Amino acid sequence: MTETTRYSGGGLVHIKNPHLEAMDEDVLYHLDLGTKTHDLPAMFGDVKFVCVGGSPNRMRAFAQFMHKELGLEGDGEELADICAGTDRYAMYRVGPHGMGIPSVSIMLHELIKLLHHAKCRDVTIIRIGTSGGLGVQAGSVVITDRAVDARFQPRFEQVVLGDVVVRGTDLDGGLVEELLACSEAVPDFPTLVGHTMCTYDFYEGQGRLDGALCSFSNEKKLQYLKRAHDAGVRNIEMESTAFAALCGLCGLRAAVVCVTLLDRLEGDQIRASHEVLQEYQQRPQRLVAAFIQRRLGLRAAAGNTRPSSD
Ligand SMILES: O=P(O)(O)O[C@H]1O[C@H](CO)[C@@H](O)[C@H]1O
Ligand SMILES: O=c1cc[nH]c(=O)[nH]1
Repeated sequence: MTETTRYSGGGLVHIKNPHLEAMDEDVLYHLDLGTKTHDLPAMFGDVKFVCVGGSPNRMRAFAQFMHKELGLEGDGEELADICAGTDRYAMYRVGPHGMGIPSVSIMLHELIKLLHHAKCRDVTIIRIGTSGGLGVQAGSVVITDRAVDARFQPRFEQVVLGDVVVRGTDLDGGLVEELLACSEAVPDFPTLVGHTMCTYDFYEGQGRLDGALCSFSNEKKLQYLKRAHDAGVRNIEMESTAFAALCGLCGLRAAVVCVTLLDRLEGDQIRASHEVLQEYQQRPQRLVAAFIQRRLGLRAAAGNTRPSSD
């Protein structure tokens, strides 16, 4: 049976683990935070938006960009890493999640418990990342309407106690529409809605011919990518199914917004210059900044500025 998304009453984060209640302390090991050592409601109780992405530098740049876009005091240079006691993740009220499902999954377990312990309500969580495009111009931003696995199914499979547990990967449809509406505020790049394929690997798992191992021909690769495109896939990355499943089951409204670094129907290697890639990486950040500003009533439909590069 597939477990699917359920938004809980009162907008609270919904923890589905009966063992947690019996624990007198919860140590969020990878975040270097805990319920006895930190006053989590005081530190995080007012959080409404959580943005996560792959690299610490990119997320620090995004935190500084948001600081400016929200008109907060100071220049944002002094923003401290809340998780400075560990080098696994970093957090500036936005944070990196590393690469791939195992990394994002560990981070989300602890982040979701953190939001629960902090008694946060009505939280929206957005993954802002990079991806390989499928039949779309490089630099396009894809808002995911459905996260699918490498067989194009909207499911996240995990082996739990030796059995395969299947979880649904529904994302919030209203959030997709809201984000798309915000794309008018950042008109200098294409933004589209499509399915996102999540794989366990960057190379063979995404049909690349340029890994250390390759077990298929160019023809087979293109047949697979074309089948994915026919199934509605417009980009490929490595976290979205786990992200959608965990957030959805815990009652968080979640979205995935990724820029495409290349068109995989045209090649495997990412050859754009450092400057071009830096600018591409800022595109999802600019769209999400426009969304948060609009949600907070800080902007109508005007364009925003650019985050500094990482
Ligand atoms: O740019 P980020 O968010 O890291 O996401 C993408 O980039 C990494 C691969 O280069 C994978 O984590 C993939 O999902
Ligand atoms: O092709 C790509 C580019 C970025 N991230 C991915 O997972 N795949």
